[in-house]
Amino acid sequence: MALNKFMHPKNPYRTPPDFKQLAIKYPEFRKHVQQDLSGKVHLDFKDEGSVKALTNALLDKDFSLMVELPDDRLVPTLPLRLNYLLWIEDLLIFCGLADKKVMGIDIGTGASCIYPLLAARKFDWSMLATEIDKQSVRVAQSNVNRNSLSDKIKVEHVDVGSILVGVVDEGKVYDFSMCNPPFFSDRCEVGRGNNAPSGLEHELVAQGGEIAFITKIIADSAQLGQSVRLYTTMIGHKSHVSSVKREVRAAGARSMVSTELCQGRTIRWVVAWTFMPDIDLSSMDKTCGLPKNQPHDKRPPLIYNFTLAQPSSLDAIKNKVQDALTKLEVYKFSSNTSLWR
Ligand SMILES: C[S@@+](CC[C@H](N)C(=O)[O-])C[C@H]1O[C@@H](n2cnc3c(N)ncnc32)[C@H](O)[C@@H]1O
Repeated sequence: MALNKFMHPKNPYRTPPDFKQLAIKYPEFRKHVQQDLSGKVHLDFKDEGSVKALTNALLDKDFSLMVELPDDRLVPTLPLRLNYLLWIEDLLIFCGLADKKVMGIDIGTGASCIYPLLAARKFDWSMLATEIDKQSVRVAQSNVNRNSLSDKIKVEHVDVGSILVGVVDEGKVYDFSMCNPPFFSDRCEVGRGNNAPSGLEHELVAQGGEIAFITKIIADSAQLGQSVRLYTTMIGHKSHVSSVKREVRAAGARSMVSTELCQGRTIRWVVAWTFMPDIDLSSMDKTCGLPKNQPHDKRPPLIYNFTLAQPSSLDAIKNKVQDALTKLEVYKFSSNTSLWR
């Protein structure tokens, strides 16, 4: 029985966008799609211009956001960005922090300022957005202004050596911090994958790679303690997850939780930790923002599917599954692959 991995239950892109409708509505997106003989519309995801046109079209259609994405900067993909933000929303719900004014920090916001823009528009959170690259800061600020979100988002230029200490206002308490860190330790590593990612070298490369960058976030968090209620970071390499957790533990965090963010073939990892004595992140369910013992019917819907070699075991499985879930669909496949229900 194989469990399929899915995006966050609330991610709107669990249902793939209708490219045909998007192509009708957005002429710029239309330039990047191809239609096959059956009328199906295709997009080349390896082409940066196509991904950019898709992101721009979806930002406008689904979030009423007009965002400048410069050619020489990272093009953000929305399913991943939303998965991370929705997980942060889960954390805030779990910690009882979601029903008040939420204030977050995005470390390394990039030219797009994508996390703060989505956070402000979709969740009504206020955000401090930091960035070392002056040109990216300029574009990020104009993206904030263009969308009339300057009352919600403050963009700040920071020095290369600073991450949180000396950046955040130490008189304030922030609800969370987040970061999509530069993943690579050198330029050669960037080009090693099949699809070389977009973005300038400094956006993707940090001395010592993401581990050194995250180590600095953890060290700053130990110094700032409860000034930020929940510290979080994304991790690009699975092999780094355990060492990040080890460092969080060594820094004296009271509790932590981690999970996988799945979006198609791309998987990322996220870790959250806290120095708040009254928050126990380790009792949070990894798949959604509810305590582990919450009954299934109180959880957001998750879809599981599995295949059975023996139809005789179907009834027993159906009974068990129906005890736990509100809806069950059974499909049977014959050997010539025609579908029957
Ligand atoms: C992988 S990019 C992420 C951009 C954007 N958040 C996104 O998800 O599309 C990392 C960003 O961190 C910025 N950066 C690097 N060091 C930084 C630091 N010490 N403080 C703030 N930003 C930094 C880089 O310039 C780059 O824009």
